[in-house]
Amino acid sequence: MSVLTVFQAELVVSVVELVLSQRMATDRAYAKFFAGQSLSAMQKAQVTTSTGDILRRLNLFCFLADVPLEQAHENGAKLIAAWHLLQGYEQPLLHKRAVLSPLEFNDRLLQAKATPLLWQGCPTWLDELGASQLGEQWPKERAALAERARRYIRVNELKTTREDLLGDLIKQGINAEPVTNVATAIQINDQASLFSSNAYQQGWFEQQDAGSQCVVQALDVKPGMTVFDTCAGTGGKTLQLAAMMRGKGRLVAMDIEQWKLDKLQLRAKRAGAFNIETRLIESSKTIKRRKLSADRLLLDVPCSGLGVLKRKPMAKWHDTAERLDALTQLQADILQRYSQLLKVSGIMIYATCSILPQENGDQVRQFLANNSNFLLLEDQTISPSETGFDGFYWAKIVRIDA
Ligand SMILES: C[S@@+](CC[C@H](N)C(=O)[O-])C[C@H]1O[C@@H](n2cnc3c(N)ncnc32)[C@H](O)[C@@H]1O
Repeated sequence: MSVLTVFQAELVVSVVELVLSQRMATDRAYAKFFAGQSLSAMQKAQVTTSTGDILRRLNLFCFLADVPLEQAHENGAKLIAAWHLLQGYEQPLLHKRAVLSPLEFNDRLLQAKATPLLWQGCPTWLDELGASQLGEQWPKERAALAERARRYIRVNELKTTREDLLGDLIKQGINAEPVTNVATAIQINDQASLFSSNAYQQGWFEQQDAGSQCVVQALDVKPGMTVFDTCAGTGGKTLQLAAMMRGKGRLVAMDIEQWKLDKLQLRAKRAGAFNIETRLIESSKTIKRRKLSADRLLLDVPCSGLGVLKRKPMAKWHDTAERLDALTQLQADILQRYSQLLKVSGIMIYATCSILPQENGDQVRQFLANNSNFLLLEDQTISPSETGFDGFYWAKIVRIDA
């Protein structure tokens, strides 16, 4: 990546400080600071990439810049100076007080490289949690989660084929290639702007990690089925389900937040997915009224997000191990209550974007122990270190009796 201009460096400082001080979502912070600026897509991508680098390994950049972690929110200028030195670039001329001594930096760099938790941007609480749950596998996952996230899109098979979309992207000079073993996924190998492309405006693709695409594929939905997606959010996976159903059958997208369902509807329109109905979950009655009605059910439950830290690193710096207990209770409750939607012989996927057994296999084992009318068909953890994708877990479960 090339050196940032002073203006770009200032933008990185503004985003980092706002995200850290007000816990604003990074996407919202980018939208706020990019509004009204005449930056090219490439220049914006440079800002988001360097901001992401800093937030993913915040403890490393604080150490390199000699800033206490708890004061990072008011020291963005020193953090971006450290980022420049780490890339081998001159520091940007922001404030005199933010200039780092290259000698001290190099000394700190040597120490950081010898300290995995710094080099891989991992807070102690997370390291202890990962080690206790994943044992020998954890150091590999910890290293993988410190990498920059790769760019993946999903072809919208309601509108085009992967081959045709690839041809179109390559014709526009975008470096794109198909992902082996994930039939709908394309990897984008440069920072080209995708969202201003004709292909995006036409609804030919959605941005979606390849691992997330594998989760939905596992549900094996068919045209004509009745399918429920009860934790649909803004519809990343719902839209893929709609494409797998070829627009035929009933697809009910539910969530407890109306604004997410509103956004889902807009996305569905662009994607040409016309068999989706949205339903806000207002009380337990919303589920009870529809029991024994689903051929297929996706439970993409709220989770720690520890599988997607490359893309959403703030969980490392805002969360604690204690929050996990409340989350696992919510997951168990959703699994128990919402599974009642399934018909006999119906199949559900329980999924998380976490790689921790506590949220994954342990939950499923407990559910099956309490519900002898359900059977596990198959489960899989999608490992960031083995795939390069984000980390996910899915369990495919069939209802064998009412
Ligand atoms: C992992 S996210 C879903 C992501 C979404 N499926 C996608 O692929 O873009 C979990 C969702 O569950 C929703 N949620 C939280 N508590 C819930 C509950 N009790 N019932 C249903 N949905 C819930 C959240 O609002 C959030 O949108």
